[in-house]
Amino acid sequence: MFPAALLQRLYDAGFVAVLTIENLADAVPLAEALMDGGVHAMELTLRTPVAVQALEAIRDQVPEMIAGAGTVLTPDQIRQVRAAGAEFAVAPGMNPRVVAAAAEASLPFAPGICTPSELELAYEQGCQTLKFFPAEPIGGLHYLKSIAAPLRHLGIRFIPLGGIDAENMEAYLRHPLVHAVGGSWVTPPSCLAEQDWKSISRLAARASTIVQRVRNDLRDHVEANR
Ligand SMILES: O=C[C@H](O)COP(=O)(O)O
Ligand SMILES: CC(=O)C(=O)O
Repeated sequence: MFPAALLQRLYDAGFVAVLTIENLADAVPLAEALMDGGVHAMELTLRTPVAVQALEAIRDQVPEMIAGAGTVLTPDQIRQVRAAGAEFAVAPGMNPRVVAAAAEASLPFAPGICTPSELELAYEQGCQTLKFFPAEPIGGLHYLKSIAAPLRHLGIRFIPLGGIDAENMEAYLRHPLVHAVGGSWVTPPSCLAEQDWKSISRLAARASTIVQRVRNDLRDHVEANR
């Protein structure tokens, strides 16, 4: 379960940067570069040997970052990222054993879903915040609206990832099913290889400008209809 305060912080953040860190020394400057650009939520994927240490370093030295773990595939990894200070975790797929381990560890967990059966299974397991992955290849917002329609009355919220970029994120963010979006386009491997933190800050600023525009429009719309 995601606590209301964390959900609000993720909604305000609007964009979750996906980080895959090969070199531990990159963790803190990368998180700082994202923060400088206005991106203050991340999913650090467990796809490299230094991932858990990188998560710990960011929690320790960039505490304003909302630090989640991604690619969490096993109950053991749930316990590891919990111990490293993750505030939430996500996975590409829906594994009931991982969901149970997250509940046991009191770690907010959003499994990945991309079919109606996975959606039902996640709902049955008590998950209300779901990663929609891989969003674009499977059919995008149009497809999400279709599979979510029968469960719309249940208040499930989605965080789409997979093929989301500066061109298409705005349409997702404007849809009421979508709580936030995420993507790796703000952390290109070429920039990490060159430790080009300025370019990463520029990409992050692009993402955060889009989020601010959408959130401001939605706020104006609510106020105009009061
Ligand atoms: O969860 C992370 C995904 O790999 C993000 O997908 P992306 O690389 O298409 O943004
Ligand atoms: C792809 C994805 O959803 C993850 O690595 O968590």
